[in-house]
Amino acid sequence: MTSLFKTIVFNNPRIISHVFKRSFTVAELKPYETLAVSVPKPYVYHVELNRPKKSNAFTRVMWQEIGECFTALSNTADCRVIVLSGQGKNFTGGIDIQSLVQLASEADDLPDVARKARFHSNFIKYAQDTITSLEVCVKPVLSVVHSACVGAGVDLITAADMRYCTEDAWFSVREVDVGLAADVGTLQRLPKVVGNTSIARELCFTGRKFTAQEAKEIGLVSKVFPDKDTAMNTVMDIAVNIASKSPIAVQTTKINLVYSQSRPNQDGLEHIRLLNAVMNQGEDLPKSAIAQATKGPPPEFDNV
Ligand SMILES: CC/C=C\C=C\CC(=O)SCCNC(=O)CCNC(=O)[C@H](O)C(C)(C)COP(=O)(O)OP(=O)(O)OC[C@H]1O[C@@H](n2cnc3c(N)ncnc32)[C@H](O)[C@@H]1OP(=O)(O)O
Repeated sequence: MTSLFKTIVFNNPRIISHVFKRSFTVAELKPYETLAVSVPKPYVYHVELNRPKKSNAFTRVMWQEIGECFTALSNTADCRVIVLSGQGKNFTGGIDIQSLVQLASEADDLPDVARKARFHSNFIKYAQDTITSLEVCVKPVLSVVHSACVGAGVDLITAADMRYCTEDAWFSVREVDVGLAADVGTLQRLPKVVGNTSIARELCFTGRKFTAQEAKEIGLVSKVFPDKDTAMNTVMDIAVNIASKSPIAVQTTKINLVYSQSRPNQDGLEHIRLLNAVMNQGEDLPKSAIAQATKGPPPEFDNV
């Protein structure tokens, strides 16, 4: 700690408490240009991709806003679950082609290959962090896909905790068809999500369109619904159910699932042992256990 920081903190304990307990309310979330955020049920936030006239294609602003939104919601105490969907005809058409062309031309204006490479690297990292913000967000993210889910859309949903879709949904790891190796998460997450590297590689090498039914068969989505209204209603019910549980238990579960997904079991076990050595001392465990044992009403939990 620098001496100035020490002086401020020790003389103003409220400042440190403000810094570390920082949380947002819905009113504090900034209005987004490319997202619509609402709270349809207590503790359940709904984030909608909101460029319906352009099939929710990802512009630079959208990359920025998705990252900001999920980071803010991770720290919004009354947000316990997030439902992600898209407005308009399609879930998303992937990266905005015009913005891709614009990026390429900005890189071309740079004087040499090293600077062009740094420019590309910075943007890829930025986009990767945007997608990863869903995984880093400690609140479960339930995604609902309808109609087209292309390119960056697959990156996005594979970073979500759960995936559902409508019968008319279709998917494509389209990157190869636009001359790219997918670079913001699909290659890392899709094989783990579907647990079958052969089918994951086929989808990534061919870019072929696959249906809702195939997505269900390979385990990309949990359930296929006849239409968007039915999908949204059912997924909202699942979200409300999750939101009724101890937020400490749910969020610690997500943190440990994410930590464990690419590590040996022993590391994941060690991680949850250390986490629960602390978390089990909280009030949620006795509250939940007593309610279960006495068949009492579901307990109310403090936000976190
Ligand atoms: C660092 C890099 C990070 C990430 C990289 C990700 C790579 C990718 O995402 S690769 C995938 C790129 N996307 C595509 O190739 C999809 C192109 N679009 C389509 O195939 C279709 O538009 C569709 C998404 C299947 C939707 O078809 P349809 O339902 O028939 O609607 P349209 O009339 O075609 O579209 C409506 C409207 O949206 C515009 N649009 C759709 N997708 C994009 C897009 N990706 N970029 C820009 N604009 C898009 C489309 O042009 C229409 O606009 P109009 O103004 O009405 O013409």
